[in-house]
Amino acid sequence: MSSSLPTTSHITEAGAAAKASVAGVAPVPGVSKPDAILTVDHVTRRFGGMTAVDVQHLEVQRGIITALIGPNGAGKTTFFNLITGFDKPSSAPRLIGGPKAGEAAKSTFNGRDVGNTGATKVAKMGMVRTFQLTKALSKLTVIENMRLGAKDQPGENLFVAVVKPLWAKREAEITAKAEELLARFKLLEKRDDMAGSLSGGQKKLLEMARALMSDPVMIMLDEPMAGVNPALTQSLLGHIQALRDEGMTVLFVEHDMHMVRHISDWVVVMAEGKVVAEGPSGTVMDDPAVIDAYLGAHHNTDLGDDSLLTDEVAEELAAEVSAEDAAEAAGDSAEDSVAKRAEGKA
Ligand SMILES: Nc1ncnc2c1ncn2[C@@H]1O[C@H](COP(=O)(O)OP(=O)(O)OP(=O)(O)O)[C@@H](O)[C@H]1O
Repeated sequence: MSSSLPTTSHITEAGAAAKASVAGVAPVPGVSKPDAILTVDHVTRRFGGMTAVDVQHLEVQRGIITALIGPNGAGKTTFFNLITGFDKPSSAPRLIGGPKAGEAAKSTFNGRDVGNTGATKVAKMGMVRTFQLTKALSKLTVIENMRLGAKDQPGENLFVAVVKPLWAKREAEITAKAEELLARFKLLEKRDDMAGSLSGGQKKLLEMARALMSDPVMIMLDEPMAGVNPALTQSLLGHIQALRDEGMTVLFVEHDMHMVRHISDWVVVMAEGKVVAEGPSGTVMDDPAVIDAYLGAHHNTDLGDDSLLTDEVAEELAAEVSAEDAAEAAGDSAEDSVAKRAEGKA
């Protein structure tokens, strides 16, 4: 996939400005940003005795593309759920028996407290996340999916809902906006198709287009590259960069390290629930501690740059491969001799 990505010489003016906005920020976990749109403090989430998330302080810079990476089980999705109001921190303030003063979870988005805010309200405040097309949504048409993403639906307001000219006008506005976005994402000709019939990449585009129906200030993408074939990769990357270039803040979780390297202005690394590193992609992804966090768990994980395969790692991998080959060959020769013996008997 790396070969299909353009070089950074295609960087836009807005892209350069985004990178410049964090150029002087030290690559230190929890570092302050010059213009944070999201600030998170003391957010922990436990499941039974296991701590899935323990983020003491994190700031997300406004108007840039930030990637949230980490090995499987690092707590990325749980953290996404916590900041978008889909889950509640174990450290949320409580009237009785809550955390000590100064240790309770606190999140601020665009200058407003969102710590105890439900998902719908968080979305209305402008922080919207994409959702995978569930079975139910797959059975709706593309345009129906888009309409679901709109805020201020006619039915939400009793007065508008019962006065036909008002809801009819609102419905027409929603449809017009949906069609405009579908055209932008090259999905207009799929308008009346079942969402489930789209290709993997088109589904990702639809998820993104649907999230834009509510005019977000910040968009959170959950694995935008998962299941996308190379033909649509470039288009998806272009759309994500365009959102940033229009002034939106983008935060995304992704396992595809080539994409992370290529598109991110800033990278945050989680491991075992904590933020263990953050900084510009080049700096962070070449950091031995980050490589360890991945390679410790998955020796075949590619951080998007083959040069990261140091001699030591390469030797270790080669040793593993030759041990596997030897075991396989031993198995083969055992099978061969069984077969030969069987043949001999026959
Ligand atoms: N509802 C739950 N109940 C119990 N444990 C959970 C629950 N949700 C997540 N976990 C656990 O919390 C830890 C963090 O999971 P999470 O899905 O947030 O990690 P992740 O970094 O998103 O992983 P992946 O990259 O594989 O999606 C894992 O050990 C997971 O098993």
